[in-house]
Amino acid sequence: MAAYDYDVLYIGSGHGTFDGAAPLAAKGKKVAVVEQDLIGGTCPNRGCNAKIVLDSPVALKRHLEEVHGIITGDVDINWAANQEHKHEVIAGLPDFIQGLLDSSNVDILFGRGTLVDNHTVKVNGEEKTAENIVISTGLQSNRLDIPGSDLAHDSEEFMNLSEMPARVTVIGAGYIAMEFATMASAAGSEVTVITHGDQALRAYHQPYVELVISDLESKGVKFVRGVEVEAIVGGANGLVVRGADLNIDTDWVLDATGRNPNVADLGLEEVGVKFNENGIEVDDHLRTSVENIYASGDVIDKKEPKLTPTAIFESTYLMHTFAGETTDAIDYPVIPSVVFTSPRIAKAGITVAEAQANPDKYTVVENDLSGDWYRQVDKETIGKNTLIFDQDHKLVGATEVSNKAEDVINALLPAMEFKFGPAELERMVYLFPSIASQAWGQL
Ligand SMILES: Cc1cc2nc3c(=O)[nH]c(=O)nc-3n(C[C@H](O)[C@H](O)[C@H](O)COP(=O)(O)OP(=O)(O)OC[C@H]3O[C@@H](n4cnc5c(N)ncnc54)[C@H](O)[C@@H]3O)c2cc1C
Ligand SMILES: NC(=O)c1ccc[n+]([C@@H]2O[C@H](COP(=O)([O-])OP(=O)(O)OC[C@H]3O[C@@H](n4cnc5c(N)ncnc54)[C@H](O)[C@@H]3O)[C@@H](O)[C@H]2O)c1
Repeated sequence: MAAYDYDVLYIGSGHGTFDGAAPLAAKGKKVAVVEQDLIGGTCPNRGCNAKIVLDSPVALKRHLEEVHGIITGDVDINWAANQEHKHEVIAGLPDFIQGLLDSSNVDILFGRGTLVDNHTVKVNGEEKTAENIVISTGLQSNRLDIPGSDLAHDSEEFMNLSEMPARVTVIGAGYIAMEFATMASAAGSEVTVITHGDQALRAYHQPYVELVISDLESKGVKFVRGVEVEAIVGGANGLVVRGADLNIDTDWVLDATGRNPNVADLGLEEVGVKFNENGIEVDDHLRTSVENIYASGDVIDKKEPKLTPTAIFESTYLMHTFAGETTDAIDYPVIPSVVFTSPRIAKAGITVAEAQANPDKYTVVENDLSGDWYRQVDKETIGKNTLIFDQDHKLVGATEVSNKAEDVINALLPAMEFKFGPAELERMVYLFPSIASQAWGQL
């Protein structure tokens, strides 16, 4: 049998890698991680963690506005201080994650990794061999192919702004567009969101999305729908975003038109790993088209949402595979998702659209939460949820729009994943008063 430098070598050090790589090495496997940038990848450094720190005063500002009168005085966000706070919170994360990998004896190879063959990766001109290779290279921001696209910025640049520009124009209507429009508006910017389709956040329950849009509009955010942006040009007074019948004067443009898989210049074509515009093609064991090469995390072409919890689940699954603990296909659990707008929209399981299309299989229960005493404690102004039950009255889906939507959906996950019936529901005792207790009481 050939002797390799490593049992497993990962390209990329994000959640698609490190949640599995560290325990795998701790089980005695020889593991290496190749990283060309910050350890930990997008989520800690340029995604979830960075974003949620910046969002914290935004959510608090909403809360204070809702209890205005009980709490008196004006509230403003000092963006420069918020930025500094974000830096303090996340700056240590790469070292922390590197510490986890080091303490499990994972070798970290800094540099760009490229495939040479199905057992070899080149890093800094040096070839390293491994029995198995995992490609976990994530996504990068899309750039519109229009004149002046270099005048636009991406989410990472937004999250490094030391001052919030007076006028921000956002192109797109997905997660990043809606979350960052919310932050910019709360921080005092005049915000315009341009969507090329009619709908924002297509995967979410549209009545709830419209509630969030109306709320943003009531705060002065302008939504321009169904327009293709054709150019960004420098004007006498900042920038101008142009489209058919569209001329928007602005100071700063966020291109939030999606993120594309990092598949270029990796040696995929040369080695024969199949991929398409959505990412690397894998089978139900996360194996690529080439033996001994696997893929994990956002870079995979998959129907599951490209989120941190999905990447963690995949890297953990691969850890069990490489440790010889399973030969089973990957069996994804219910994967929740949330948009951190203000209020949030969260969901898990069967969608409302799917349930409404199959009335023989599902019962849809809509709840207006404005009557819930616990929501009135914080004087929440927007609160609705929809619960979906199967024919045995077991919870199979839920979505909520409210300030606490992520906590409600998290609280309901065990009922969905483990298909709890009345006996199990009765055994679940939650602290009272709490949002989990209120959510569970609806079942
Ligand atoms: C602005 C933003 C906000 C987000 N917010 C959330 C959120 O709130 N909740 C949530 O669940 N998800 C969120 N996400 C998504 C989340 O960040 C990703 O799902 C997660 O980071 C995927 O992990 P990954 O390991 O697959 O990829 P990544 O974390 O992107 O890691 C890939 C790594 O590979 C490295 N790499 C690439 N090519 C090479 C190469 N050839 N050689 C060496 N290294 C290479 C990169 O430098 C990078 O470090 C957000 C994303 C963004 C952009
Ligand atoms: N809360 C979270 O979990 C969270 C937050 C931010 C990002 N993310 C992840 O980051 C990734 C990227 O998010 P995103 O918001 O960039 O992508 P997205 O796919 O959610 O949204 C892209 C948006 O751009 C629009 N668009 C595409 N082409 C366009 C064009 N030519 N002109 C105008 N609009 C166009 C689409 O209609 C869509 O509204 C996703 O994988 C997402 O899961 C997650």
